[in-house]
Amino acid sequence: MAVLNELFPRNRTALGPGAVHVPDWLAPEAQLRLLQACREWAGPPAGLRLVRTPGGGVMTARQVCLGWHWYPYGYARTVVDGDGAPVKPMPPWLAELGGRAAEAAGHDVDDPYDIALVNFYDADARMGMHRDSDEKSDAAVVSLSLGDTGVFRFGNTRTRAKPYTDVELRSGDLVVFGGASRLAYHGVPRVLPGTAPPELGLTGRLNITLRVSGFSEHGRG
Ligand SMILES: O=C(O)CCC(=O)C(=O)O
Ligand SMILES: [Fe+2]
Repeated sequence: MAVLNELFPRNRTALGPGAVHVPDWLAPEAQLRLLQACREWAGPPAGLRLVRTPGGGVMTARQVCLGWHWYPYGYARTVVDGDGAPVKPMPPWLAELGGRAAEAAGHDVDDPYDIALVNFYDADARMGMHRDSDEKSDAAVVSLSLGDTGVFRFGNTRTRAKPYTDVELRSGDLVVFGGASRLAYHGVPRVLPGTAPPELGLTGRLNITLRVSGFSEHGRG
């Protein structure tokens, strides 16, 4: 729908080598199903939590993980920085969605997507420039957005500073970054409140990143 109303159509755009933004990749029904699943994952045990960084800060986006639990800065099988419960499993349908998204963006998929990080942003939440560097695999990271539009800043592999590109990620948009951009700095400087599709029924923004751990079944080695 959004596409028809757009003065300038939103095209698939390269954000860097191996990095692409694909607008409207998830159909509205698929967005609703993913949102419903996120609501279930958000509940305890091992539900949505505040993330504290070693420096004493608190991330403004709240997070829940599937498959492997991410904490600053590593992965565990239990919520080591929260209620201690086992991390919820990565559902096969979500692993499969990750593989399809990576392929749609032109990346080969060798190993199953076995991690999901679900970030919830309220109107004031942001995410500073960082690299997704705690995985052992160099498989492309898949990012899906739901609800309010977020400004996504995609930079370079050397520094948090410029050059970077800002792109608006709307509900249903896909970003995939792999290859030479796998370790590029990126962040979310702001969320645009009230921009979610009304039919979704979500106040705020959800971002789901799907990743390949490269860890063995029993440990991170
Ligand atoms: O919210 C986003 O679009 C990005 C999230 C992100 O960079 C992360 O979870 O590592
Ligand atoms: Fe990230």
